[in-house]
This record gives sequence, C-alpha cells and structure tokens, in this order.
Amino acid sequence: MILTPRNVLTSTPMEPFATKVAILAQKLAEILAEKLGHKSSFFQESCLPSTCYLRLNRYPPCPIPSDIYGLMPHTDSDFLTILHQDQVGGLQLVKDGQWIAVKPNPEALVINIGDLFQAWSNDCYKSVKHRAVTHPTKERFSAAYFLCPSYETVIESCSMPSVYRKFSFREYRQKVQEDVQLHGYKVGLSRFLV
Ligand SMILES: O=C(O)CCC(=O)C(=O)O
Ligand SMILES: [Fe+2]
Repeated sequence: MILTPRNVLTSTPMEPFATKVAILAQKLAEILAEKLGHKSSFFQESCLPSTCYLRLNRYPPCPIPSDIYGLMPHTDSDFLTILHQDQVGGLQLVKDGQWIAVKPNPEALVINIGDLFQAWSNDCYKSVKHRAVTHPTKERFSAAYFLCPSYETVIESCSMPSVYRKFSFREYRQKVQEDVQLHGYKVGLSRFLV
C-alpha cells in the first residue's frame, strides 16, 4: 500500500508516524550534508510532501522462505529511507560482501542511504543493498518512508571531480524502469558514471 501525504493525513492511524518521520528525514539529510561541509536548503526545496511517500509492506508467511523473497535485493532510488519493522525480522543488508540480518527492534528506526544521496555526496555515502526475506510461519509488517525529490530535480555531486554526471530524478526513474523491463533488474547509479 502506498500512502501519499494527502491520504495519510486525512484518515489513517499512520498520520503521526508519517508526520514525524518526514521531519526526521529532512533533519537527517541536512546533518549528513553538513558533515560534508554543505549547509544546504536543497533537500527542503526539492523534497516536498507531495514527492515523498510512505510504503506499508506486508509479508505473508511463506512455507519455502529460502526460495521466495519478500522483497528482492535492491537499493532505494531516493535520498534516504526511514524504515520501521516489527519484531519478526527479515531485513538483510550487504556488509563487506556478505548478507547480514538486521536485528529486528520495533523501538528503533533503520536509516538507509539511497542512490540519490550516493550521487549527491559523490560516493561519500553509499546506498546500501538490502532485501527482505520471508518467515515460514509468521506474517511481517514494515513501514518505509522515502525521501524523494520532484522529478524535475537535478542531482549534481556536491564535490568535484564528480563520479556521476548530473541527472534529473525523472531521468533516473526512467532508466531504472527501462533496465527492469529490458533485463529484469535495476542497474542503478552505474548507468550515470562520468
Ligand atoms: O521490509 C523491509 O524490511 C524492507 C523494505 C524495503 O526495503 C523497501 O520498502 O524498499
Ligand atoms: Fe528498500
């Protein structure tokens, strides 16, 4: 289920969560930019309530979890993602070339760097490859908030020489879709190497 700020804010119990994570996402983006020496209003100007969204994931139990992913390995095509997961567990990420499980903690939020922050930071921050595996007997829920810019936003490295050529978010989404249709998987940032 995809919740945009419009439908989130009118009717669901997700409203307080959405409102809080939206503020948190902006703060985190600013802090991460500042760490690189950039005091920037870029994220506030380009990531608007209408361009960010919340995705509610439900993973039904699966009797053959080793054969079927809840969510295929991927990187997120945004600046950053704030993820809340329940106590079941299933999120895994690649660290030093190995898949590792993220210990589930419903009291904590997981922050994932997305492709756009990697490009903007000129590879200082890396978007993390992750996946969700299923559980043989338990249903699992997670909620992910994606800090995304408008399609017109141009992503340009904050330092030189730039690893990636500049591109609009629209161009990025189109390339991802094209690759998925053509090859069955997302290629991602390497398509935009200089
Ligand atoms: O459910 C999870 O743990 C991961 C969700 C996720 O990666 C996504 O929605 O992009
Ligand atoms: Fe993801």
